[in-house]
This record gives sequence, structure tokens and C-alpha cells, in this order.
Amino acid sequence: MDIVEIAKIINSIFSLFIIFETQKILYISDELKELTKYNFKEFDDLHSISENSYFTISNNTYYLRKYVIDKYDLFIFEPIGNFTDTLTKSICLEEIVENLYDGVLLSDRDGKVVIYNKAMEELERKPKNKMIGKYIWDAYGYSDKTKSEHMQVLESGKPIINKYKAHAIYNGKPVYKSYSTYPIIVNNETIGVYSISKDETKLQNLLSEIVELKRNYFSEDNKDRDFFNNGTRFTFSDIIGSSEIMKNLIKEAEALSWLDNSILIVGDTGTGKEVFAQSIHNFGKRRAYPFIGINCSAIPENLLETILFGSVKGAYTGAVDSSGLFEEAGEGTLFLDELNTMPLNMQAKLLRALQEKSARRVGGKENYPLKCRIISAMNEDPYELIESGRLRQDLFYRISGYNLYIPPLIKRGDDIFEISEYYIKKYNRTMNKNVTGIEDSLKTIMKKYSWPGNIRELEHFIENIMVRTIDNEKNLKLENLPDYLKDIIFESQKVDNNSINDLDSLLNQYEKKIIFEALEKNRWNVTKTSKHLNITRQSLIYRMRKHNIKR
Ligand SMILES: Nc1ncnc2c1ncn2[C@@H]1O[C@H](COP(=O)(O)OP(=O)(O)OP(=O)(O)O)[C@@H](O)[C@H]1O
Repeated sequence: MDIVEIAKIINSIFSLFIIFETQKILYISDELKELTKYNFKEFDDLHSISENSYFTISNNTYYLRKYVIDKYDLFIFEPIGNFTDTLTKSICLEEIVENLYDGVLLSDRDGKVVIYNKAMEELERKPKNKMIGKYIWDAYGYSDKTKSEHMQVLESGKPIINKYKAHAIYNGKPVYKSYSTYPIIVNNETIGVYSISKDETKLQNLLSEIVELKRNYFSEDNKDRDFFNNGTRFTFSDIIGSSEIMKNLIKEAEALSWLDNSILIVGDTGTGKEVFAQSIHNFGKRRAYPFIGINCSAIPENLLETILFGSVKGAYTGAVDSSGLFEEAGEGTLFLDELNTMPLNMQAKLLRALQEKSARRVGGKENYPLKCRIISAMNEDPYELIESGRLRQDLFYRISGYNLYIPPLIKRGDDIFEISEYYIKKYNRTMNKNVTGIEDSLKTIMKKYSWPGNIRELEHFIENIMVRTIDNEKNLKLENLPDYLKDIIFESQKVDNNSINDLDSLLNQYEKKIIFEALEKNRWNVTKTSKHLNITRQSLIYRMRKHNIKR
């Protein structure tokens, strides 16, 4: 077969190709001739190309494959779409990177941030303009640039794969991410470093919930275990705080421990609602039975019913015979955390079970009796929830035999430093440090900050400064606060002065004053005062607790 015959065969598969014989054009496909408008000078550079690469003909770039067959050089041109010039392509790539679900951060060989995409902004709660162009160690508040993983990868040329950390706080709760950091190596030189981060917060919350549930699952024969083996970690003696408000609250909770009524604990996120629920369980007569806690907000809506009530094999695709948490709790306590997030139809099912004191597994035919005590918790005002239609009033009455209101950290005076001391000791042990106190300027800031995430946020705060505190430093210092925490704290203190927050606190003061005056007028008779104010008795008691109003 001569080369023309071969060319014809090639032509049945590829339309753009050229064959050289020792640098002389031997054959050009008709389409390639058309494309170059018979200007074969365009191919002069082809001889110098030794392997596959890109090649531009009449302003369009093609992917060029080179094959050497005996004395012939065959070049096949593959069109690669119409975004062929590098500029258009890089614009497209930037657009793609910007819209990825994963966070992308690219720094150049000097350690300056070049790309910080939208997903990254959302994940780290930092605006792009505070990152781009900054040195990465400054952007993340490292005093020493070698602490930045990007710099470590730049230095070593080796990727750091699958790291995991909690790195910010949003609404008082930590945000978790997993990330990997890779070098970009061109001609044996690292010219940049990029990392890809995934938001793992939802998954982490779900996992913690599963771990917690697993921990709480018990076999039948452990009724006489000691109470620390009942799914709890806390007793009243673990609750730190000598403020009057906390001492009274603990006394009140201790008294409730011995009763059988359901309890509703209300308080902001991280105030210690679960700590109280466990302590109540351990102080009362049910302590030999399990304490089962479930966070209603972490469980997907369609799983909640099966998790609470159990399921029977065949009830739905994939259903297995499984007991629900009501059964697992037995004669112990079922703690329903963040009940305010429970969907209304599920609230109706829960109410029915509580009214009938019995429940049925999903797909089951028989009811089983409910013997456990219910302690629920909410981080929103139940009366507002009822008003806005997010909490069924009848369910509220069922679960709130007693109400406990846990005050936010800012209302507990110097408890904040007592609790800080506890966490300093804890992290001294785990980080092998020797911190004994907190410097005054930091204390002032801590006292002024509103702590929306309460104790949980305080722990995260102490941990973050401790990480940055050098080994022989005795005091926690303001300068060791990571930038993102500085931002959050200083921003919030700015906001504290703005009118919206002022309005909130004014309304609160006003409410307190009206209630106090009404109580005085009605000689502190709660029933009469509630009628006078046209609210329910329970609503009045709740508000008296919230504002710490006492005779
Ligand atoms: N008074 C306290 N003394 C010591 N540690 C506390 C105290 N209150 C809370 N904690 C700690 O704070 C963390 C958060 O507490 P907990 O989970 O009980 O809060 P919560 O109000 O139930 O939060 P959420 O509404 O987010 O579920 C716990 O890890 C606990 O160790």
C-alpha cells in the first residue's frame, strides 16, 4: 500500500491531517487545505515539533498528535472547541472555580493569595477582598509563616492530604472542614500551592449524633450499672459557676430530678441544656436506666420517625426490625434536644404517643408502652414559636410539666472566668502548656463580648488562643487571638452599639419593667398578674425567669 492509500484510510477517520516525508509536504487532507486557505506556510513550524502539543491555525488552536511512521511524519489536528485561546480558557476556568461547591484557595510562590472562591468565602466566613493579594500567613493570623500549610507545601513540594479541622464559628457553633493542599509543579519548580476544602459541618453533626446514639444504646442486663455507664457524662457537680443565678438554677433542677413530670429546658445554644438534662437524670431515681439524647435538628426529617419509634422489616424499602429511642430509653430519660426544629407533622405524632403513653414502630401492628421521662430542650422562646406556628401549643403543654430557663453566659457575671479556668487547665494537659491566667486587656474584651455560642464558644475561644500561646507563656494574651475571632468579636462589639441591638435591649428592659410593675400591683399573685397582662400563667413564669424577676 502506498502512502496515498494510507492517507485515504486516515481520512475516513480524521479530517484534518498532514503527512511529511523528510520535511517535505507529501499529503494534506482537503479540509486542512480549506482551513489554511492553501497557505501552506502555516505548517513551517511543524517540523520543529517533536511531540503532541497545541497548534494554532488561522487563530484557532488544535490539539496536535504526531506519529512517526518510517520516514513519514503524520500530524493529526483535533479541534478543541471554540474556547481555544488561552485567555478565553482561563476566564472560563476562573468562572468554573468560582462556582464550585468545594472551596478553592490558590497562593503563588511568594505565599500571596491569588484565588479564593465563593465556596471558600462561605466556608470560612471571610470576604474575598480580605484574602486576595494578602500573604497567606497574614490572612490566617499566623505569627510564624511556617505554620501555614501552604508554605509547608511550597517548601517541601509534597501535598498534605485529607486534613480535618474546626476552623471558625458560625451562630456560636464550630464549622468543620476537610481539605487537601497540593503543590503546582512546573519544570521541577513549585510555582504555587492550592487547597481544596469541603464543608463537613452537617456531616460532622450527623456523625456526632450517631456516635452519641450508639454510646447510649444498651443491652438488657445492665440495670445495676453505675450511673456513669448510663449514657451520660455530667452531674450537677460538673456544672461550673458560682453566680447567684446559677446556684439557684441548680437547686431548682435538683428538686425537679426526683419528680416524674416532663421538663422543658429553654436556653440559647451552648448554655448547657444537655448538661442540665444529664445531671437531672443522674440525680433522680432513673439514674440506673439509660439516658438517651437526640438532637432533632441533626436528623433528616424522613428518618426522625423511625429513629424515635423504631421500624419493622418491610415497612418501606430497606426497613429493618429496629427498636426506637423510646424503647431504648426504657425507664430512663429521653432527651429531645432542639425540639423547636421538629417538623409539625412529627410533632403531632410525638404528641399522640405522649398522650396515649404508647407508641408503635413504623410499619408495626402493636403498640408498646412508653415508660421513660421526657426532657426536651429549645433554643428559642417557646411562646414565640407557638405564636409563629412552629410549635404546637398542645405539645408544648404536654412536654413542659416544668420549665427551666438557662441564662446565657453574659448574665452569669464572673462565671465566664471560672469556666475559662477549667478549659485552660484542660488544654494545659492536652497541649502540654503552663498557662495560669488571662491578661487584663483580654479579660475586658471577654467581659464585653456577647458570646452568642455561650460555653461551647468560650471553649473554642480558649482552645484557639492556647494553640497560639508559646509553651512558657503564663497568660492568655489578646495578641494570640486568631484573626477570625478578632473579627467576630470586634464586629459584634461594633454591632452592639447600633440601634437594632439597642432596640432589643430597650424592649427587654421595658418588658421587665411592665412585668415587675404588674406583679407589684397584683401583690405578686402570678395568676392575677397573668390575667392582668393577658398572657398565660406559664408565659408569665417563663418571662419572670428570663428576666430574673423575683419578689
Ligand atoms: N456550667 C457549665 N460548666 C461547665 N461546662 C459547661 C457548662 N455548661 C455547658 N458546658 C459545656 O458546654 C458545652 C455545651 O453544653 P450543652 O451541649 O449542654 O449546651 P446546649 O445548651 O445543650 O447546646 P445546644 O443548644 O447547642 O444543643 C458542653 O460541652 C459542656 O461541656
